[in-house]
Parts: sequence; C-alpha cells; structure tokens
Amino acid sequence: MIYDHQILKMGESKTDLTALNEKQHQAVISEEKRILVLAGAGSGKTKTLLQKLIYLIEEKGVNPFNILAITFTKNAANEMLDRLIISADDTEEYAEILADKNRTPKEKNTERYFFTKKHKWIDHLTLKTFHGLCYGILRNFGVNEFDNKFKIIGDSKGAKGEFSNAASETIFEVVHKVLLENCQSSEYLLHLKRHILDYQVDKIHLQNEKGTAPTNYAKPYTTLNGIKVRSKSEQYIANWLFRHNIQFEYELEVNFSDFNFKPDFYIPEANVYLEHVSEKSYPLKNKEQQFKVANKVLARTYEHQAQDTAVFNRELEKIIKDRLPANYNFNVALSFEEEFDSYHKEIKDFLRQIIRVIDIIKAENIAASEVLAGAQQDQHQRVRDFYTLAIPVIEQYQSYCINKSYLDFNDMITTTISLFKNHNEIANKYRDQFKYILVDEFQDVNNLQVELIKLFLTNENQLFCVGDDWQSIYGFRGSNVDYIINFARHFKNAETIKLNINYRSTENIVNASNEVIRHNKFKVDKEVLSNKKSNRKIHIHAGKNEAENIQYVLGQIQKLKEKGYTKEDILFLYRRSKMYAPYKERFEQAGVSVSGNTIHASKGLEARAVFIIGLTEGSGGFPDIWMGDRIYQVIRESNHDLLLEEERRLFYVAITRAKDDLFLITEKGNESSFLKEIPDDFTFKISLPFKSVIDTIKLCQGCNARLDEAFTYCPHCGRKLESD
Ligand SMILES: Nc1ncnc2c1ncn2[C@@H]1O[C@H](COP(=O)(O)OP(=O)(O)OP(=O)(O)O)[C@@H](O)[C@H]1O
Repeated sequence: MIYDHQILKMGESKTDLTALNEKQHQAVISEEKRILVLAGAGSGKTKTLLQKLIYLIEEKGVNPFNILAITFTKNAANEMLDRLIISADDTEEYAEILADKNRTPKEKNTERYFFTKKHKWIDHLTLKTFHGLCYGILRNFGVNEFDNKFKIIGDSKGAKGEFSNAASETIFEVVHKVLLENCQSSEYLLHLKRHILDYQVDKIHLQNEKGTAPTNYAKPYTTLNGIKVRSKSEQYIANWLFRHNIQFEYELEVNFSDFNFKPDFYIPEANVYLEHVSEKSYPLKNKEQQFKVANKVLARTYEHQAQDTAVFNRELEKIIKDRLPANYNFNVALSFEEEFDSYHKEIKDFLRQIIRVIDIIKAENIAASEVLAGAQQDQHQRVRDFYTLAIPVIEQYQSYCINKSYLDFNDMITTTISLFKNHNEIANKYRDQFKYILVDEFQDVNNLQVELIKLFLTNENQLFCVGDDWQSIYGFRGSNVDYIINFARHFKNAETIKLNINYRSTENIVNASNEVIRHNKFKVDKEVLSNKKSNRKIHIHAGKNEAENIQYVLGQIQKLKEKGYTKEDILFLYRRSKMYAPYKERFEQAGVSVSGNTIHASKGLEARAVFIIGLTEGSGGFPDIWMGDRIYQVIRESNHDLLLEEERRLFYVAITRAKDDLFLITEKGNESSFLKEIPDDFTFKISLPFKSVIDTIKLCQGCNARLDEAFTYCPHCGRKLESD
C-alpha cells in the first residue's frame, strides 16, 4: 500500500543514504525477506535501522502503520523516537528540549508525546518493546485467550514502566501468601523448617563439599525446636520427638552413683533415657552399670537403624510411644510465625529462590510438573527437597494469578504466543498489518521472543534484524546468542550483511577490542576497522590499592576537564555497583561530578572518555563467573566456558563505549586476565606512587566544595583555588 503523503509531508524526514557507507546502504535498500545486519560495536547498526525506517516510508511509500520496530528497553524505544523526531523536526526545537538540563525526564516524556503526535507518520509507527507490543495485542484481543482486563504483576507495586494497570500486590507477596497457606499443613511446615535448618542455617551440604565434616565436639545440626545437636541421627530423633509433641532434654547431666555423664536424650513423660550408638559413641558399659544401680531405663538406637527412616521410626515408637500414657496427645499445634520467628531472612531467601525458578521455567516454557519430575532425579537431596517444597507453591501461584487476572512479564509473551496459535484470524490480522518487522539488539533475544517473532512472519513480510553476537550479555537472563550466530538456520533464506567500520572509537581501542574478543570460540568472525586515526593509547593503571586508584582517577578527570571535557564526556563503568561506591564517595567529597553505570546498563552509550574500574582477577573482580546454584542448574544448565565468554563480551561492550580515551583500572599483582589479552602496542601502563588520600582535600573558598588537591579551578563555581 502506498502511504498517503498528506500525512507524511515531503521534506519532513530526512533519508540521507549518502551519509551511509556501502554496506549500510545495501542493508537499507535490500528487498530480501529475512535480513541480518551483523556488526561490531560502533559500526552504525542503530543508525542503519533508523535510516531503513525512514527510507521505507519516504522512498518506498510504505504506510508507517505497516511497520513494526522492536527494541529491548523502553529507553531504547524512546531514543529511537527521539532520533526520528529530530530527523523530522526542521526547527531544531526538539533537539534543544532534549539537551535542556533544566527539564526533568517527565517533562521530556510529555514533549516526546506531543512531538510524536505532531509528526503523524511517527505516531502511526508501531515502535515498541516486546512487552509493550504484547500488552497492546492482549488489551485488544486477550479476551479470546485469557482476559483483556488483566493486571501486570511484578517486583514492585504501582505502574510498571510503560504499563499503568498494575496488580495491587507483588510477586513476592503472592508467593509468600501461598507459602503460608501450604504451611497450614503441619507436615509441609515441618518439612520446610527442616529444609531451612539443614540447608540455609546449618549449611550441611556446604560443610560436606568443603570437607569440613563436623567433629565429635561440634554441634552443627539444628533441630526443629531450635537446639544444636552433634549428628544427623540425633537431629532426626529430636525432630521425631518434636513432631510427636514429646518433651525431651538433650545431654542432661546425670550422676546416679560414681561419675557424671550426659545421656543423649531424656524423655521425662516416658521416664526413659536414650543413647544413640554410632561408631563415634563412647563405650556404654560403665554407664549401664550406673543405670542398673539407680533402677533407671536406658534405651538405645543404632546408626544402622537410622539409615532407613521406616525402621528408625518403628524403633522410636517401640521405645518411647509404648511408655507414654494411652491417651497421650501426639498432635502438635504449630504456627508459621512461631516456627520461623528467628528465620525471616532464610524464608525470604527461600521465596526468592522460588521466584527465580518461576522466572526461568516461564522463560524456558516448561511445566512445573515436568520440572519436579526432572529434579527428583537429581543426586543431591537438597535439590530434590527444594523442588518438593517449591513446586506446589509455584503451581498455586500460577492458579492464583489466573484467578486474579494477573500476568507477569513472561506471561505477556507466552499468552500472546498461545493467542496467535489458537486464533489464526487474530494472528493473520497482525501478519497482514506488519509488512516490515525491524528488531534491534537481536543478540539479546530469548526463546520466547523468537517464537513470537516467527508467529508474525509470512512469505511476504520482511524481517530485518540488527545485532552483534560479540555484545550478547544477557545469557544469565535466558537470552540465547545462538539465534544470531546461526541466524540462517533459524530463518530460512536469510541474507547476512556485515558492517565493518567502527565510527566511534580510535584505532587502538578498536584493535584492542578485536584482540580481546578473538579469544572467544562461540562467535561469528567479523573484521572491524576504525575510522578514526589517532595515536592515543589505552591507559592501564595498576595502583597498589583502591585509594591509589581513586587518586589516579581524580587526577585524570581533572586533566580531562582542563582539556574541555564535560560531565557528559566522561563515563565510569563497572561490573557491579558496589565497586563504584568508594569512587563515588570520593568524587562527592572532591566535588567532582561524573556519571557511572553498570556495564549491563551501558548498551548503546558512548562517551569521549571511559574509565573501567574493578579490573581485578578472582571473585568479585572481572571476570566474575558464577555458575549458579544447582537448584537452577537442573532447569537451565550453565557451562563455565560459555560463562567466561559472556564475561569477555561484557568487557568488549565496556571498552567499545569509549570514543577517544580509555582508562582501565586494576590492582598491582592482581590484574584481570582480560587485560593480558590486550597487546602491549595499544597500551600505556602506569603505576606511580601516590600521596595518601587524607591530606589531599582542598576547600573551595567560593562555594565550600571539598575538592581534590589536583584541581586548580573549582569545577562547581569556577573559582581559582588557593593552595594551602
Ligand atoms: N556511515 C557513517 N558515517 C559516519 N558516522 C557514522 C556512520 N555510521 C555510524 N556512524 C556513527 O557511529 C556511531 C555509532 O553508531 P551507532 O550507535 O548506530 O552504532 P551501533 O553499531 O548501534 O553501536 P553499538 O552496537 O556499539 O551500540 C554514532 O555516533 C554514529 O553516528
């Protein structure tokens, strides 16, 4: 269909194919039905996608209504809108609004809305995140599959980003509520308590793994009534007594005739002492003599009986139950609050584990019952135990959400998939509408997202994906880099266009990033060349400690600011937020203002100078490989080598954010192995002695800011600083 040019006034947008290189141009005009634009960082993927959009409308007369563009985050969608509005807005008013530091993000959102409405062709585009797209479809047609008045349930209350109608409760609250209901059953409650005590409080499985099995003197096992005992079997006896509402004393000291000793258990109501005999027990002979003299009963259980719970239970019944009055009340009244009063943190952790499992099984599209069957085969009791407790909660959580018409983020995609599968007429409506489907950051798609994309495809419509397998960093969240690496296998008759010029970074940065990524095996080989000639080298700084590194960084920021770099030109990147905390604190003290981001949140960003901190080896450093608990591994297996490759891709994303200056901060003697993958030719290595941090603060006489000694002018008020 040719688009009505009354809506798109000519000259309103700017296709500028001459500003593209040959490969970018080829991608924009290609008429193939399945296209992948594959390219390293900074090579103009987003630019190509936007130009394609404008080209389709302006040159090919495609109705914007027939175009669907999908991004991964709302921010990315907004950025794309901004770039389209700027390209359409001759007055430059919108660009000025965006650059205006006095406007809040909310005000900018309102302006974005008005400017989008003003340019009808932009307003008629469908430019959404996967979730935004599904939300719209389900609001219109969800009644056919579920309910179109659903509410979104998530981690927090209130509006969820782009979605206004949120559930009045969070996922955590619902899972907690369901767990409480399960705990109405004493059997479930006691099972849960045993699980929490064994694996979260006592952490028995870890002691075994570390080879620090308990000695005879230790009491590492916590019983259901909260006392510590020496062995698993003693813990079993104590728990058995507790479950049967039978009072007992543990290791009560007695002296019937000659000497003091402590039988394991004394059960006053049955008037019996009980010793559990294992290979670690002390000989009983002398003790028995004393019992005889005192005319007391000493019963015994044995370790071999403890190997089989049925035998052990029978033995305990014989010894104890038969000695209690016939009308003895064996029922215990238990309350969740009382039993878990000291274990709030552990219950929270348990609930979080369940929530993570819910997320994974939904993203992997596996039924809870199937997971349980698989988990029961696991060799570890802890894992089997966890799933026996977790699966009923998960199933009840799912029914609860259905009853209340709640959908979580994964549900929005799975429900849309089943809507399309079960209602061809609805799917066809969308297939007919979207003649062009453009997907950004394709390296980050997961199984559900690809299944959804495929449901939009026909032989007539075009799928145009851009991405970079070298920048796939969300494997831990279920994204699957195989879809981009083996694109042609997943999408028949695909054309792959590789862009090979990096316009963002200097030669040394591009070459260093190429060298680093060369160490990954699972990737597509690409040639990436820099378009920016420069002799500037990458700075690697190895301080003796963090204080020295902070001091070095402050000095460098000062130099950059003196060269005219603004706050926006300098970006700090780190693997984990806590690495940045001491830097941030010192920057605040010194009155320095720069922005910091986790690398995961730095996708699409660029800055003239980038500092990457925390480049040390080992746990908490970079790479930081976390295999994940075995609990999750039974549903999503992790592999050390693939995780290391993902860490390297994360490092690649970080270094390729820098346009001109790159500073890599490490510690002397504990350098990240990734640093060693950068050839010396591209770097400049420094480790100088620095003054102590304490005596380097200067006070600005103008605005009272506390500044680092390295400053000559106050970065806040511009006043020249006097030296002490
Ligand atoms: N043909 C070109 N000529 C000049 N500059 C270009 C060209 N293509 C892209 N650029 C510039 O290169 C920079 C990177 O482009 P863009 O952000 O589109 O790359 P990208 O491949 O999406 O990057 P990344 O994957 O690293 O986020 C931008 O500043 C862009 O304007």
